[in-house]
Amino acid sequence: MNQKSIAVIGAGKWGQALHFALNQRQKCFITSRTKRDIENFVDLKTALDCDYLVIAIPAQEIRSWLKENFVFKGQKILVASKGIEATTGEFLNEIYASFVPDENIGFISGPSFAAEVIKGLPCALVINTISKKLYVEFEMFFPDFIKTYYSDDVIGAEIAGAYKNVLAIASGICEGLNLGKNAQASLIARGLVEMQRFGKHFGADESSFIGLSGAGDLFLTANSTMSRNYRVGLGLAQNKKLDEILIELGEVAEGVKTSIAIKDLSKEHNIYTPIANEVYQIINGKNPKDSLRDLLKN
Ligand SMILES: NC(=O)C1=CN([C@@H]2O[C@H](COP(=O)(O)OP(=O)(O)OC[C@H]3O[C@@H](n4cnc5c(N)ncnc54)[C@H](O)[C@@H]3O)[C@@H](O)[C@H]2O)C=CC1
Ligand SMILES: O=C(CO)COP(=O)(O)O
Repeated sequence: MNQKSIAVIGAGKWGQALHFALNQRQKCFITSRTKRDIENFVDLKTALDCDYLVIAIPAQEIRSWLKENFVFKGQKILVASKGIEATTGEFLNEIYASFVPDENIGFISGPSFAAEVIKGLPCALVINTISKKLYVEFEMFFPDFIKTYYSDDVIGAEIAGAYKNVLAIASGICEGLNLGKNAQASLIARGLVEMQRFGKHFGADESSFIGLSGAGDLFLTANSTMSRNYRVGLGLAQNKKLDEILIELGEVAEGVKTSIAIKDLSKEHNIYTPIANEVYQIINGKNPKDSLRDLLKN
């Protein structure tokens, strides 16, 4: 039993599910901006004093959250967010690098709807970190119903986790337009190739894209209305306004902002990312039927 203290920061859907899981083996604290009626809820200062932190706040908020709140005191960090910063195109590990040494940080990835984790249903996840020691330390906190794997491919896991959200939007659009299962499977398969190509450009290990972090999470998210990103796609196919969709959703759909980052990065680095580019354009008003025509043509 690990006697070190651990806290989850961010009490959204994923933060609460991870807190439930990590609280099985030993006491796990949780904190958020507003006080919540959750077991072991503490204020931010108490959470930041813990030895291990699991940070589950939306990707676009991380830089400002770190600047405003974080003081490094040797804590070991597990990042649970999946996204790329839209304003800069920086990956989360690049943002965290200014605040935490690389050997103190890991990224959790893989197929994991919070709604299932919080019920204790089984799943398999990857802890991605350059430090095998850090993996072993975090692994000990996870309950029996979560199988953890080790990978040192931080950038691969990060890109896969972020990119699949954009592809889930595309898949939701496909479903919403009633294009059929053939089209959807083709889109998801080509999406997997696309995100692997993108990842390879930034030094990711190609094999990460066919494992839990890539195909695993993509197949989950791009095939289920449990995914917020998928539901954004369904709404876009019905010609709903993005603002309206996001208000109705009431939770984060990282693929929306991540599509901006991918569009900018692929342009800057000359990477072929046709599906993500069409998602970006649909979000910005292009008719999804025109996008379909352009995807089939090019
Ligand atoms: N929900 C899921 O099944 C999974 C979510 N994730 C990822 O986890 C991250 C969080 O997602 P969810 O918890 O599901 O979203 P959510 O929308 O349910 O909750 C987000 C939480 O972040 C907090 N937050 C927002 N801005 C903040 C700020 N500036 N400072 C502090 N806290 C802030 C909100 O108060 C809220 O509690 C996302 O990157 C998501 O992609 C990853 C795996 C599974
Ligand atoms: O990342 C997730 C599951 O692994 C959750 O996906 P959504 O954010 O689309 O719901």
